[in-house]
Amino acid sequence: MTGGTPCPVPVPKGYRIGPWEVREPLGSGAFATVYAARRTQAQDPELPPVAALKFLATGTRTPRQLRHLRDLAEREVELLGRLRAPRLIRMYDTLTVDDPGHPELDGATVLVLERAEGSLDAVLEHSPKPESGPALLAQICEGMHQLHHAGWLHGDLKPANVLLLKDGSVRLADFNMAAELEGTHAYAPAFATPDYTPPELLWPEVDERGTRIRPTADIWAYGVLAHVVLTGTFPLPGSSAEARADAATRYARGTEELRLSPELPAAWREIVTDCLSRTHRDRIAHDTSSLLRRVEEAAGTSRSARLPRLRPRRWRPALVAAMVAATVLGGTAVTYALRDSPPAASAPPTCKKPVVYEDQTHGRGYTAGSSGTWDFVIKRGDGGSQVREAQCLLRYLHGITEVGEVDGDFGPLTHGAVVTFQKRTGLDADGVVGPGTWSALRKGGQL
Ligand SMILES: Nc1ncnc2c1ncn2[C@@H]1O[C@H](COP(=O)(O)OP(=O)(O)OP(=O)(O)O)[C@@H](O)[C@H]1O
Repeated sequence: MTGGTPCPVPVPKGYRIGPWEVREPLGSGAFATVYAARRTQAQDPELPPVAALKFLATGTRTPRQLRHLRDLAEREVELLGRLRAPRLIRMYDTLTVDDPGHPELDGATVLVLERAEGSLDAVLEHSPKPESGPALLAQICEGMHQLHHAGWLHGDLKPANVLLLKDGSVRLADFNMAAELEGTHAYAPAFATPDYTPPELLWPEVDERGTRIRPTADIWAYGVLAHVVLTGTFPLPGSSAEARADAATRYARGTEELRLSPELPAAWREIVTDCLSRTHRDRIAHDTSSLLRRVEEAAGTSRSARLPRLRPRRWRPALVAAMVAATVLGGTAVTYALRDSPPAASAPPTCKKPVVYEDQTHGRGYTAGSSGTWDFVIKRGDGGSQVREAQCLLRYLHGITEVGEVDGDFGPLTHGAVVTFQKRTGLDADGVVGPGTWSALRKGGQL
């Protein structure tokens, strides 16, 4: 997203496409305009009542520009069509406008996306060093890990492409520059945002397949983003993006040192320094699995993360006997409820003390405070807060100590513990935690 960009795709309010009616614009980037939309037909329970419609520009352009736009759109559609992960914005559908009466829209591709409330960019505009910065950074790192783990690169990680849902949780978005890894590298279009581009890609060699990029490009961008979020400043000196790009080049050549802001908290200094290592080779040691562990430790999110609330929370009518605390966990706003509401239990849940909560779709269940998912599939090799949630529930709610340490890594011990749990509860013992296993883990026959 480019702030202040004129709207590339004007769509009138009330315009209908598929089951959707277009409402107000939510934002524009260089290639698309995103509108709020509400569902007009009740019959499809798979679709949410509100969504964000991203209209990708067509318009009057040269064939070369159109080819480029098509490539950008295809990248986003391909990635979102194939990947579903908790920290990536969800795509419900893609539509094509078939409306010769509106030639400016006819043929446009429309992505039906999970609706967010705003971007990190907007948060930083109002509050350059948000209190929730560390918790947000942990979720951004988790999103990057989920992408890399699935074999993709984001290619344009920056605050404008980090969206926040109503509950304040993070979703990575805007996958126009995303690329699937082919071995150690991928090809991305020759576009990026200079302030977040690693020095080796500032003047890249571009061939007919695009720019060769590696996962370490996202790691660099993450280092810049962390510095920006935690200190309100860029890590390299300069009053313009051009000056900072020059400084990055001098730094890469070894003629300038990295001088991180003294405001950068000690716990983050080493992380940011590693992400901003001079060369791709120096950065390669810091993959997202190790980074995620360090970031979560620095952010203290192994317990519970407080994220910014973008809108006042609206309480639903009392579904349970007592509401004692509200917080945001792993991407889902949950209402904690204890049947007897003892005052001592009004704190958020901990791994060792899961509490009962109410999920709008699934009803009541236990949470250990790391993630509110009921349907995300995790398996051996995965990492992050969903894994930690499953480990906590296995160990402390179901007493399966063979799971070992609650470390957020889905290794052989976690796999074994899941299989034990699945056998015990009569589920398919495949070691994969999907919707059925989550439901059994959360309900555990103990509610
Ligand atoms: N799912 C969503 N929910 C709410 N708002 C959104 C959503 N997706 C995008 N937006 C808003 O629309 C803006 C433009 O979207 P996006 O960045 O995806 O467009 P783009 O043209 O691909 O951007 P860029 O110029 O960075 O390539 C975002 O910055 C954000 O403010």
